Amino acid sequence: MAKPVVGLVGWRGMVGSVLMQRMQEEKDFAHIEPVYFSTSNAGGDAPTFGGISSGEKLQDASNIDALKKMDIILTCQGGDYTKEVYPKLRAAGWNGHWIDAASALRMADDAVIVLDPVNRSVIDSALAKGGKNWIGGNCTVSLMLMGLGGLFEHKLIDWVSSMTYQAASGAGAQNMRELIAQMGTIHASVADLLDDPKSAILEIDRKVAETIRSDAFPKKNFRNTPLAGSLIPWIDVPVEHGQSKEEWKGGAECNKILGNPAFRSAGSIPIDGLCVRIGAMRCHSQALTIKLKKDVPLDEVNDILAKANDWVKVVPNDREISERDLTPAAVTGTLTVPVGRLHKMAMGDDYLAAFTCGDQLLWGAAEPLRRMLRILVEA
Ligand SMILES: NC(=O)C1=CN([C@@H]2O[C@H](COP(=O)(O)OP(=O)(O)OC[C@H]3O[C@@H](n4cnc5c(N)ncnc54)[C@H](OP(=O)(O)O)[C@@H]3O)[C@@H](O)[C@H]2O)C=CC1
Ligand SMILES: N[C@@H](CC(=O)OP(=O)(O)O)C(=O)O
Repeated sequence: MAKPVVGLVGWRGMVGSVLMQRMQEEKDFAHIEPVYFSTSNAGGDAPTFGGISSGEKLQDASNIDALKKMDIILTCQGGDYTKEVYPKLRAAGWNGHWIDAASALRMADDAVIVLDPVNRSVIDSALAKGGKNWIGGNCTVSLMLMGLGGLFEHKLIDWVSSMTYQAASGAGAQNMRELIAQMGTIHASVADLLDDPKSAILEIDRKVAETIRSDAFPKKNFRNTPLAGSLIPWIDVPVEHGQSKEEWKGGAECNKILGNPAFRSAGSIPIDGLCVRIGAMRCHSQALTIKLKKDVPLDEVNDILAKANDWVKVVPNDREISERDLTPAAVTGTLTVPVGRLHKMAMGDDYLAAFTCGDQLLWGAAEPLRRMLRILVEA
């Protein structure tokens, strides 16, 4: 059988680069004929990933005739690209599969938000009905579902409140760079005092605060708000009900992924909380309050969580193990999604506390897309 021709758009961006890395690791290129597109360098040399050269120059990512030749298009180029190109492509009669990292099409009726370890049945049912649009979920949402998947699968959750600690990478590559620049600027402002063990800590603190608040502090990518040595209690634009859009996605996307009725309608699961940017590089963490439908014993909770997929790892509620395994520093660059701090809360035995952490460029972005491509290739 001929290999499907797969148009890759956005392959050199941050999400795209992680995707290419994972596709090489999993030998996905052996199953496809890749064609590389560019919005900025059509005619330039195409890359060689997985030892496989497309033998062609980079194609123009806005050329509908070139895109129409693809069986599958996988894009990590961003929402503006999707909004510009996708409607024209469908209007031109293209009937291929569209796999997308951007949020633009997520809530469309004919799109599935893909996270196959959690919603393979939703994907299979859409495939059987001729579905063609497969969109990666919001990173925070996908990571929460990878961690808590078992409890959702067993229909044990009444509602969830998620308080997030989101990494700089979620805001983009420039923001990661700016976070490091901020850290360096802070250090430089007190380096001489730090070198002197007798210097006064309150003097160091005063200088750090002055540096963070100064106009010269590098913060333009974070809307002029310092992140290092601080945090930002707002992610994305305001929407209704006092929520930010990132917070709204928690409820709206989770319910859609699970195949539930729409968020805030009867039969959906209320999921809400506050989304906060912190100075981690690429791991999003979440502190969760989970209202269970009944008092499920903790050992049963652990068992259900651990069995849900191959990547979740239940971390015992122990100080040393949590400090070692349940942090962005431990998880970054890996597909493991630890979930820990599990204990019943003072509010009652049907209230469960949990903390989870995951790499927002892997399960939060690239991995569900890579796996969807593989599902299509193997269908
Ligand atoms: N960042 C994140 O955490 C997540 C992002 N997403 C979605 O993925 C999409 C892409 O995000 P992201 O990967 O962060 O975007 P990037 O800005 O890293 O890359 C997007 C595109 O920018 C162009 N580009 C311009 N300059 C450069 C450069 N110096 N290095 C690399 N690429 C460059 C490339 O297009 P070209 O080669 O055509 O010039 C590239 O494909 C967005 O829709 C986002 O919503 C989804 C989940 C998480
Ligand atoms: N908004 C997320 C990153 C992201 O790209 O989300 P989405 O794929 O829903 O646009 C964050 O800031 O951490």
